[in-house]
Amino acid sequence: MANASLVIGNWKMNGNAALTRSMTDALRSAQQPTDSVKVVVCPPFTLLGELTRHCYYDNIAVGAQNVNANENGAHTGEVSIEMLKELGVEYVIIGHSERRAMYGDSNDVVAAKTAAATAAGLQAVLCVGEDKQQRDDDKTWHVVEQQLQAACEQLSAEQATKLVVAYEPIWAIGTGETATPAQAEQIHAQIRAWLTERFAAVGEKIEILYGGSVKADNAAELFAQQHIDGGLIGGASLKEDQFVAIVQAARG
Ligand SMILES: O=C[C@H](O)COP(=O)(O)O
Repeated sequence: MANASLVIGNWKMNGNAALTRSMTDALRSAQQPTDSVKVVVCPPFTLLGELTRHCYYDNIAVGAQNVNANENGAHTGEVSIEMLKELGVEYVIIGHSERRAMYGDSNDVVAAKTAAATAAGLQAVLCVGEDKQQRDDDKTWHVVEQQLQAACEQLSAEQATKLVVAYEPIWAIGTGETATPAQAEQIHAQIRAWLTERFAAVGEKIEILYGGSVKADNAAELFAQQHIDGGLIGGASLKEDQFVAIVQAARG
């Protein structure tokens, strides 16, 4: 039985205005009156305004895929927290492995973004996870713990109430190779213990999502794990039927 409470779609650099409409229509028609699952859609920056207009009256939240930690100023090409909030954005993905690998989001940068976003009241979806070599070398927990440590070092317990953690093994992202439910659950349990140790009662309640080739046909098994509170979905969040089916799997 699934106990998932949060499903986030990360469109990455995909999608268009038509998809904001068809996706919100599909999610709306599948919504239930007392829904226990929160759904968040994270399109590219250019579609945030369009998407918030479509889901204004729904229980669908809008998230961004990145943010700059600075308030304003000479940061060509960047977007600030207040700019996102003005659009009605509630969530922001921080430290996705693609940004860590390709756009200089080091542990320090991720820490600054996480601190600024949570202080400003945005829900920060902090991504952590190991690559294939690190897993083969048995360094998975070492890598994840270092990422958690760096990102959470400056956070107060109050800021931690705005934190979501997404465990995304890099070798499972976009590859079709999902971590087995047991592999994912093992790391999620370790993350839960770490968060509880760091933030006590607040840490216990932080939602921990799994990401990496989650599809309609494997979501239920993953979401049934005790410490998997939902998913961060890439490719399957671009297809209305797949994404709706994943949300339904989260409901159990
Ligand atoms: O943010 C989402 C993750 O990178 C997972 O992507 P994926 O579902 O296409 O493997």
